[in-house]
Amino acid sequence: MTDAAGTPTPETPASEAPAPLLQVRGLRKTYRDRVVLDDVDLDVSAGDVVCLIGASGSGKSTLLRCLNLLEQVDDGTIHLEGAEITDPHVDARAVKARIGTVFQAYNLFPHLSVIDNVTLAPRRVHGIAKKDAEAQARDLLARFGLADKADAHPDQLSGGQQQRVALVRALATRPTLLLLDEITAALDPQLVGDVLRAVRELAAQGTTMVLATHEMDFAREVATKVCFLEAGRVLEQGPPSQIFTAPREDRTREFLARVLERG
Ligand SMILES: Nc1ncnc2c1ncn2[C@@H]1O[C@H](COP(=O)(O)OP(=O)(O)OP(=O)(O)O)[C@@H](O)[C@H]1O
Repeated sequence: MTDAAGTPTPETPASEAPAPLLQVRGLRKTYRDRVVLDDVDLDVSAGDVVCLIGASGSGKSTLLRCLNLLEQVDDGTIHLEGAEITDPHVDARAVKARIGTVFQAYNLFPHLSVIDNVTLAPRRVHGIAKKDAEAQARDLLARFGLADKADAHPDQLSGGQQQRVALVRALATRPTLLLLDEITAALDPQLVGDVLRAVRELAAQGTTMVLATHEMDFAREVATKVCFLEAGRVLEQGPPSQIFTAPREDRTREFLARVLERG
């Protein structure tokens, strides 16, 4: 098993069943009295790739935003590596430093070069020396086919390249968990493949990820678990073989038929 940056992590002894890396119980989130997440339970084990699927507005992004504490939950708990991160006394900054997030829009700092974008958090948040942070950043950039872009600025890159830089930036802090929110949604179709390839590589390396996606073929291919959300509830979750081939719920089947018909 490796962490998100590809560094080997100690194996759990076979006799001990590993606790889920992330455990969500009874999560509820409202916006001005409107319930957008209701009684959500989710377990994510180390090395899992959990794909959140569901119609627009079903709550996928909100769930990701609750997981990295960008949103305050109304009820329920989230545990990361056994510690409750929804505890009001938790050091939210320290928690966020262990969770890498990439959003739909690239969110790179436009005035900084690629290498400065990638090394900012390792240096500022984790106190890593500039030389070491840059060496690690260059390694990561090379892994994602961006070795020659270190000194470029975001506006000199294609959307797909920017999104791969955003992935590298999220990985540079060696997060325990990577959250990806529709990271190909804003890309031209011909650039989607490059970004999905990068995510596929991370999945193959055992990176633990929770990702919201409308790319069903991709979810079917990379997910260890698929979670179908409908109106803020997890209606069904299971391995892709269950969800895509033999869903238990009629509404999962109807959603997939609708999406796949649209192509
Ligand atoms: N900041 C906010 N204030 C009020 N309502 C919000 C806010 N953010 C999201 N919502 C509402 O919460 C619901 C869930 O939205 P969310 O963005 O989580 O859905 P989603 O499944 O990610 O949709 P999409 O696939 O379109 O990204 C929607 O009805 C949305 O309008």
